[in-house]
Formats: sequence, structure tokens, C-alpha cells
Amino acid sequence: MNDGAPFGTIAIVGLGLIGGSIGLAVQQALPAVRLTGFDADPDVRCRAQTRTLVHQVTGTLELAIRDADLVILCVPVRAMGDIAAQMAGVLKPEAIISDAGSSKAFVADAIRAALPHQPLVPAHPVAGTERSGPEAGFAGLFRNRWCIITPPDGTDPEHVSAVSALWHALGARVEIMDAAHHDLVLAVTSHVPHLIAYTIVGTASDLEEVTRNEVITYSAGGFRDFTRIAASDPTMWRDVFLSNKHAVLDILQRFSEDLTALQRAIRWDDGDALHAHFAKTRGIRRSIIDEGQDDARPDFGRADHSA
Ligand SMILES: NC(=O)C1=CN([C@@H]2O[C@H](COP(=O)(O)OP(=O)(O)OC[C@H]3O[C@@H](n4cnc5c(N)ncnc54)[C@H](O)[C@@H]3O)[C@@H](O)[C@H]2O)C=CC1
Ligand SMILES: O=C(O)C(=O)Cc1ccc(O)cc1
Repeated sequence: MNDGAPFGTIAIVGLGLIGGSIGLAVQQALPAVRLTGFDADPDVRCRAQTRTLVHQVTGTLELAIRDADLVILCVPVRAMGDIAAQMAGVLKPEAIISDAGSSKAFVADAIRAALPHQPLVPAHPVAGTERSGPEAGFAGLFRNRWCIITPPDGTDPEHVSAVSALWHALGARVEIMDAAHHDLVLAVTSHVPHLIAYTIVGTASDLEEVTRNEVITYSAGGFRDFTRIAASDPTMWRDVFLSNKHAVLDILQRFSEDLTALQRAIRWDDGDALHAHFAKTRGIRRSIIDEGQDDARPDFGRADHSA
């Protein structure tokens, strides 16, 4: 341990947007930490080494994790259980397992089943972009963004403190939450919004009376924002929806009831109902901005994401 860093060696499994960003951010904030990394895709391994996302990209999972004090899984959520199973018997007994997955209860159950005795401190940096892969990462991704930590019951508080200290060092604000509550909150704030974006962009491109060219040419603000979200990685989002099925379906049910109420207001020319609804939602946007969370992606709009 060194320079106040909470871990001596950190292994990152999955060297895409999130794994790569963690690697770059650790090198910037905690230069004494030794970083190893592994990715199942040999081409990604090569590109990750070229960008020096970690100090050493290894050819096998075993080589990346065997000396690690902390292993962070940064792969699609449904791949995490298999990786945990492959790590059994290789890890140091005291090594902490963490992850960056967008859904938490499913992932914790999968890791716990494969590694029942290993310290486990799941985390979710609520920061990202629609881009993926080893070229997409940048060191500033987590600055001023939330990282939600969801320790299972009985987790050693010192392990939680060490993982919190890491995320603080990367510039994040840390919140501790129960995994099931996290999954419900994120279903509302992230998962269902992504599903809505995937839906509306698909609907627009399927409209026979509107050409694809017109969809591109006349993409004004709202639709344009949806196309950014709907460009997000298909594998990652397939896994998010299937792993957080119950919360997503629950929120979708409420969403479709609320949509029906708005549909009804339009059908019956109920301007008061529409106005009251829009005034309420405008207030929510203003409170997000007052909290300093208006597009808080630190480098948003900058071409150079390397800093
Ligand atoms: N994209 C985003 O904005 C955010 C994503 N997350 C979560 O972070 C995790 C990683 O997402 P991204 O970095 O965006 O994805 P990504 O697609 O950029 O990178 C994932 C990497 O994992 C590798 N991989 C897949 N299966 C593997 C396996 N079995 N063993 C080793 N490597 C494997 C892939 O080759 C790929 O390079 C996901 O669980 C996602 O839910 C969390 C916050 C934001
Ligand atoms: O690109 C965006 O707007 C995002 O919402 C990024 C994102 C995607 C998945 C997460 O779990 C957290 C953040």
C-alpha cells in the first residue's frame, strides 16, 4: 500500500469504456497503484495495451488477478458470474471483488454463488456515455458523478471504506445503498429511459411514410438526444434489461399507465391536464440543474476525452 492508496494492485477485467476509464483515472489519481487488466477479446487486449489503459494487459484472466488486492469486473452484467467462477482458487483469499455493473442484485447473487467466501463490494459508477470499447475510456469520466456502492449484509465496513476511498480518489461522490433499492431507482432513472429511446428511434425508422433521410435531416433536439442513447451498446443493454427484469417491468407498467393518461388528455383536449403535467416535469429538471447535475459528464462536448 502506498501514497494513501487503498489498494496496492488492482486488476480490471473488461477493458472497454468503464474498465478503460477506471484504468486511466487510477493512473492519474493514484500513480503508485499497480494495474493489471484482462479482456476476453484479443483485439481489445491489444488496443488496451496500446493506450496503456493499465500497466500490464495479460494474456489470461489468471495472470491478471492472481496478485490483485482488488478485482473490478467491467464486463456486461450477465458475464460476471462466469468470470467469478473462473477466478475461484486463483485469487488471494483477502482480495476484494467489485464490479461496475449497471444492475446490482443479479450480479451480487452470481458472484456470491461462484465465490462464497471472497470479500464482495459491488459498485455502480453512474457515469458513462453511449460509446463502448477500449478507445472510449477517459480519465475524467467519474469526476463529480455518483458511484453507488451496494454492500451485501455482513460486508466488513473496512472493505466498504477501501472501495469508497478508491471512488472518491477518482473524483466520484459515493452513496451506499441496498442492491434492490438501487435496481428500482436505476430502473426509473436509467434503464426505462434507455428502453424508451430504443423504442422511439426504432419507431421512427420503421415509419414507412417518413424516409430514413428525413429522420436524419430533421432530427431536432429531442429525437437527436434519443438517438445518442439508442446508440448504446446492444450486449450491455440486453444484459441490463434481463438482469433487472422485475424492476424494469414494474416501472414500465407505471409508465404505460401515465402515458395512457396523457394520451387521454390529448384525445379530450384537456389542456389543463397537459399543462399541469408539463409544469411539474419542468420543476424536476430545474431541481436537477440546481443540484449541479445538469449534464455533469465532465468532458461532455469536448472532442478530446483523454484528460
Ligand atoms: N457504458 C456505460 O455508460 C456504463 C456501463 N456500466 C457497466 O459497466 C460494465 C462494462 O460496460 P462498458 O465498459 O460500457 O462495456 P464495453 O463494451 O465498453 O466493455 C466491456 C468489455 O468486456 C469484455 N468482455 C465481455 N465478456 C468478457 C468476459 N467473459 N471476460 C473478459 N472480458 C469480457 C468485452 O470484450 C469488452 O471489451 C457493464 O456491466 C455495464 O453495465 C456502468 C456504468 C456506465
Ligand atoms: O450515456 C448516458 O447518458 C448514460 O446514461 C450512461 C450510463 C449508462 C449506464 C449506466 O449504468 C450509467 C450511465
